[in-house]
Amino acid sequence: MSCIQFQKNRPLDFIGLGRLCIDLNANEIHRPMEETMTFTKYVGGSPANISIALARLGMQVGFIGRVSDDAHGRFIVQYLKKLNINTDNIIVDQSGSVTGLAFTEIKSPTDCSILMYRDNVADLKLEPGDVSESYVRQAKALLISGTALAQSPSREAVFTAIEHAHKHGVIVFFDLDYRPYTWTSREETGMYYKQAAEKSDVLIGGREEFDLIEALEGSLQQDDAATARQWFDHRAQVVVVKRGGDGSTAFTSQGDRYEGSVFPAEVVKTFGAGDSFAGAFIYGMMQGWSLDKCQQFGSASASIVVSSHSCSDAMPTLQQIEDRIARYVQQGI
Ligand SMILES: Nc1ncnc2c1ncn2[C@@H]1O[C@H](COP(=O)(O)OP(=O)(O)O)[C@@H](O)[C@H]1O
Ligand SMILES: O=C(O)C[C@@H](O)[C@H](O)C(=O)COP(=O)(O)O
Repeated sequence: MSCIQFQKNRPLDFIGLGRLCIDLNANEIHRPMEETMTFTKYVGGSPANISIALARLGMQVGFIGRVSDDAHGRFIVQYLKKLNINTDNIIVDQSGSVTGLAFTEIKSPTDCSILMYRDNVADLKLEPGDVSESYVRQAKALLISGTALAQSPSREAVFTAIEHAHKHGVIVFFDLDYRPYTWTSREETGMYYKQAAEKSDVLIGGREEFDLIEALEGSLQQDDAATARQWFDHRAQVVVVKRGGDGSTAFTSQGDRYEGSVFPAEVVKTFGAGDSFAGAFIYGMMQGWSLDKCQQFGSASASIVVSSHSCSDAMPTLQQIEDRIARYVQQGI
């Protein structure tokens, strides 16, 4: 059984908070951005992708965020509504902000990069007063995404949401989600990551993301178990360290350690792995599964998404993930 107990009988299973953006994924793959002429538009932004993953898996999902007052903002809200995601706490920003755009370059299955346009973005305009306590208390779990900590007032809005979550027994997931272009320095990132990590029940991040905090304290441990223990001294009950194509390790505050392997994939692009993994992993935890089963479910979901052109649109259903696992178990592929 999962070591985390979620509240029962809440109308929402899960609330994502933060970035609602647009991904423009290159249609002409295996070439640099300079030579890419056309793109396909998808809803994007890591917490949006994770929320969409959970909605596809049949969870009742809501979102707290700000969108731009234009066609892009409306496109995002319409897309979420079609997936039955509750948009009651999504605010239309009136300050003239814009939607963040992520242009993706797919040079090869291993060489992908993202060119972000994020000046004056609506998502970072989220204010503490936007975060409705009565909305947060309707959920079993809340996802904080690290990028929302990059600037005020979004930063303060995150801590307000965490406070409401603690008050009402809502489990806080923190996906470190480090995007350098949104921050002024690594030190600033480490400082705010530390504060959020200390207040979170489940931490999900890559080795280099945890390093940001440890570097700040002058104690680069480079040791996943030591990293996890550091957070168990605070509030965390589960810490997951992701390692791309090398899988992941999940730790519990009771001392358990699980190694997660990777499903073979015909990789189109590498981005989307982390969000699909997180969405399916969180789903598993909310079903009360053991962490190794959650990791397997997350990895299967990631193998589907890295084999697809998009992130959000490609988030798989329960049946697709179960079929993917069955194929691997039966045929080894
Ligand atoms: N090339 C790949 N093929 C198959 N699965 C992958 C691949 N890369 C990542 N994954 C899966 O996705 C998970 C998260 O990937 P990772 O790259 O660490 O996240 P992020 O995208 O946030 O950096 C991994 O633990 C693994 O299960
Ligand atoms: O998060 C963003 O703003 C961009 C995402 O929509 C993009 O698809 C991506 O980078 C996915 O992140 P990952 O799952 O951590 O690779």
